[in-house]
Amino acid sequence: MTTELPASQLSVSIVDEIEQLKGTYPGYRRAHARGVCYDATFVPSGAAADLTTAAHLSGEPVRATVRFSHTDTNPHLADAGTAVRGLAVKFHLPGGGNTDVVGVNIDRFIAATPEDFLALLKAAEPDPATGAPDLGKVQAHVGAHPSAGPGLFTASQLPTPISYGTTTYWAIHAFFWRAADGSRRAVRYRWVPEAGDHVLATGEGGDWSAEHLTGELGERLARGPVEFTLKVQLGEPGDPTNDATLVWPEERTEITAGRLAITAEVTDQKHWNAQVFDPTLLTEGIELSDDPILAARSAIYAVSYDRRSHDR
Ligand code: HEM
Repeated sequence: MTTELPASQLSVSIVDEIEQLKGTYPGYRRAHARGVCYDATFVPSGAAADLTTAAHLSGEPVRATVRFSHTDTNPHLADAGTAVRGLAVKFHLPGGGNTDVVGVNIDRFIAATPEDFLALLKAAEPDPATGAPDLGKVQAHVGAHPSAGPGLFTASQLPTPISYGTTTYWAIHAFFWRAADGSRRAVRYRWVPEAGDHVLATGEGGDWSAEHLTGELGERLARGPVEFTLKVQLGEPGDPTNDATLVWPEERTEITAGRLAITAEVTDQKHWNAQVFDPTLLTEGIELSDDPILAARSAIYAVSYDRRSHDR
C-alpha cells in the first residue's frame, strides 16, 4: 500500500528509509556513495541542432565534469559483483551555468513513482524475527507493481563491466527538446562506450578491491581519452514519457548528438565530488517530462546533499 505524502516529506522519508535499510556512511552520498570525478570535453555532432536550441548540443565543444560511481550506499564495497554503475555528466555551458545528464548502466528503473519506490524499500526491509530479507514481501510488491519486475530482474543479474569505460549508460527518463521554431519532441539519452561493452566472466574479479575500476580507468586514460557517444532516441506520439520502468521500441529513430572525451581525473577531487549531479538541472531547449520519478529526484538529492554536507 502507498501513502500520499507531501513532496518534501516524501523525499525525507525515502532518504530515511534508504539509511535504515542500507546504513549511513557519514560524508557520503546516500546512494552512489563511491565515485570519482574527471575532466572531459563534449563535441556536439550538429545532428541535434534542428531539434533543440540547447547550446551544448548545437554549438561549439564544451567542457564537462563527469563522475563515475558504484550505486551502493556503502563506499567500501569491492568493485566486482552485481551492482549498477553511474555516469553523471555536468556540461559547463558557454554562457555560464551547467546542465546535467545522469545515467546508469541499466535501461529502465525499478519504480514508476516515488511512492512506489518507498514501498519497494519497505518491502525489502529485513524480517525483524530472522534479520534476513523477506523475499515473499518483495515478490508481493512486484505482484502489485508488475512494471518493477524487468528493472529489478536486470539489476539483479547485471554483470560487472571490466571498466567504467566499457558499459552503456542510460539516462532512463524522457525529456522534451524544444526547437527554435517552438516545436517539441520527446527524447531519451544513452551513452555508448567507444571501446564497446565488455563485462567480467562469471567467477572473475574475486581479487578486485573497492578501487579497482578507478585504477583501471587511470591506466586507460594514461593511454588516451575514454570516449562515449551520446545517442538520442526520438519518441513518437504515444510513447510513454511518464514511466521510468518502460522503454520505447528499439526501432525508434536514434541520432548521434555528440561525443564525450574523458581525459583525466580532476585536480580538485574534493570540490567536484561534493557537487550534486541533478537530472532536473536543465537549460533552454530542454524541458522536464511528466515523469514523477524525475520530478522527485531533485528534492531527494537535496536531502542527501544536506545530510552528507553536515556529516549526519
Ligand atoms: C526515487 C528514485 C531515486 C532515488 C530515491 C534516488 C536516490 C539517490 C540519492 C540519494 C543519490 C545521492 C545524491 C547526492 O547526494 O548527490 C543518488 C545519486 C545518483 N542516482 Fe539516484 N535516485 C533515484 C532515481 C535514480 C534514477 C532513475 C537514476 C537513473 C539514471 C539514478 C541514478 C543516480 C546516479 C548515477 C547517481 C550518482 C550521481 C553522482 O555521481 O553524483 N537515480 N540517487
